[in-house]
Amino acid sequence: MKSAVSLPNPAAWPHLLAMLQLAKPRVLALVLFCAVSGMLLAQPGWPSLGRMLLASLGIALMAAAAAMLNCLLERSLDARMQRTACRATARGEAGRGETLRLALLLGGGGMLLLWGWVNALTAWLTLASLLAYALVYTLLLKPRTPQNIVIGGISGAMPPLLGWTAMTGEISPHALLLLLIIYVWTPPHFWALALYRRRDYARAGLPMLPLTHGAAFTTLSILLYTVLLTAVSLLPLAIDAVGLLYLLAALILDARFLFLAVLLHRQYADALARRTFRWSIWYLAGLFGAMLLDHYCLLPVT
Ligand code: HEM
Ligand SMILES: CC(C)=CCC/C(C)=C/CC/C(C)=C/COP(=O)(O)OP(=O)(O)O
Repeated sequence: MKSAVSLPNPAAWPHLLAMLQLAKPRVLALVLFCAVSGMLLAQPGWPSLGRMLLASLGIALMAAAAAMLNCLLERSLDARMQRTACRATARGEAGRGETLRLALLLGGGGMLLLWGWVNALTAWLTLASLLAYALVYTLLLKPRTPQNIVIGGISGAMPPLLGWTAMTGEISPHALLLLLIIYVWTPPHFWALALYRRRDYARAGLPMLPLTHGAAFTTLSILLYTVLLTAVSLLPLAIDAVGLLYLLAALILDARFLFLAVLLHRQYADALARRTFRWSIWYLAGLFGAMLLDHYCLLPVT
């Protein structure tokens, strides 16, 4: 007897997996963690679990759609870069129509979820982030200016604000501070990678800072943004939003980031740039993790 529920043909699984990779799942995981942090920090105590799940799913679907559109629009550039040449869009395994349909399905589903079950403000802000990343950054900024990520970074910095508005329906200064932290974090995060991947970017003809202004200027820019990030990461203390636990974590995380940025500027090496990039990811996860711990067991700084 034939089963009522048929599983997808196992032969199609590798293709399905390749399509899911276009959503950049590891970036998505951190984006989602920052969005959920925004949800948890938005009020004292625990928010409604159902609302959190719906909001997380909506934001994740739209962020996945944005990443797929980015892969679709950049397929020929991706094909020229070692790091991205294996993407299904770059290899020609994922057709244009198929990728576009999947992105529209995920993005549309996410928008519907946020609009119908969360709130209109979050739906519009998430749509704005999607368009800012998939169209403004990818098509206009990335191929034109080495400041592409400084301007385009605003879309990547949105997740905690989206989480916050999903729970409260309004934009607060505290949520904007979370956005500011990610915004200032983005240049050292990306330029560290752009340094050790500069040959890739040269092959693709993209005007990334290490190519247009050289390694010394880029490492100096990383250092200056890391100093700024240190100051911005301590601002939540100034508004009494966090306590001792966060202060300790931020000091340790900032100290290592600064240490790596100084080393990188003094004596450039690809391996060190890679370590700085890796640390940027631990840094952001650690900072938001500490904010959460602090939120649920606040130790005041006296
Ligand atoms: C405009 C802003 C951003 C740019 C240009 C950027 C660029 C990149 C690039 C090119 C990579 C690929 C590294 C690789 O393939 O090894 C990467 C990795 C990563 N990014 Fe970003 N990023 C941005 C914002 C963000 C944001 C906002 C988050 C999270 C909140 C994030 C989290 C990550 C993570 C977790 C990885 C590691 C992925 C892996 O291990 O495969 N990035 N980023
Ligand atoms: C809807 C919503 C919340 C959107 C979030 C947008 C977001 C997380 C943007 C981050 C930007 C990002 C991962 C850029 C990767 O750079 P790239 O695209 O230049 O990297 P690549 O060379 O690997 O394609």
